[in-house]
Amino acid sequence: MIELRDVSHAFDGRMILHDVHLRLDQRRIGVVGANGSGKSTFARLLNGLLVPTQGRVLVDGLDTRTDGKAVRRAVGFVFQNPDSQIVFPIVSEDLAFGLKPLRLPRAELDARIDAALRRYGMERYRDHPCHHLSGGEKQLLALSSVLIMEPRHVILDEPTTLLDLRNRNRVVEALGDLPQRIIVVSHDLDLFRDFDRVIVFDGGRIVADDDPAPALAHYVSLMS
Ligand SMILES: Nc1ncnc2c1ncn2[C@@H]1O[C@H](COP(=O)(O)OP(=O)(O)OP(=O)(O)O)[C@@H](O)[C@H]1O
Repeated sequence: MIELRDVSHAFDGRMILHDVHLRLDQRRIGVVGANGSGKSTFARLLNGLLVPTQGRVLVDGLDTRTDGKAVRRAVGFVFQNPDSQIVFPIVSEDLAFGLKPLRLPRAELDARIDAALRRYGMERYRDHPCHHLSGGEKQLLALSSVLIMEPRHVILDEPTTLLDLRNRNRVVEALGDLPQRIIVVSHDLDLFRDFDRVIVFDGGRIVADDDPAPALAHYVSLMS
């Protein structure tokens, strides 16, 4: 479970998030809100990429301020642009990167890479240059590179924004199959239809936190 206790966050003295107090214990949680309403800041607080100016963020009891390393192992983060996440030139090398600290025997490393590639039908790309992949395949590779580390929670910040409809649907399908807790920030409201909970931000505050239908209706009324 991820818990935020009286969390506020400021950049350069400007308050961006105000008094967020939440327990995130559903499996699929969506986050929506206007541009600049604080969604990415909220997402980055959840895995310790940012530490709150005030309050505490706890991941399975670990404080992001004091247990950053363990928190980042527990919470994977998939960025909007896979190019900013893919760090190695070859697909298999990129998948292996996050596993390095585990010092796995070669056979187990290969087995994990193979399983990660099989998950999204990308076996044939094992030795391909990452930059030959399509946008959707890159997003699936970025997701796979996070999942291969077996995090308990996965945060995705606008995972479908850069994708065409076919690739968007592949990523949405992939998300539907994940056993982990996923927290997804998106402007793609359709993505949240079957989610367990949707949180709506406005001006750095939570203004709705409900089942998808009422929460999204609230968001739509805010925007009209
Ligand atoms: N590192 C930073 N330094 C200073 N200000 C920042 C920083 N990151 C975000 N901000 C500011 O915080 C506010 C909220 O940004 P954030 O990225 O969290 O919004 P968002 O809801 O994710 O927006 P979008 O939908 O446009 O991605 C914005 O005004 C932004 O300019």
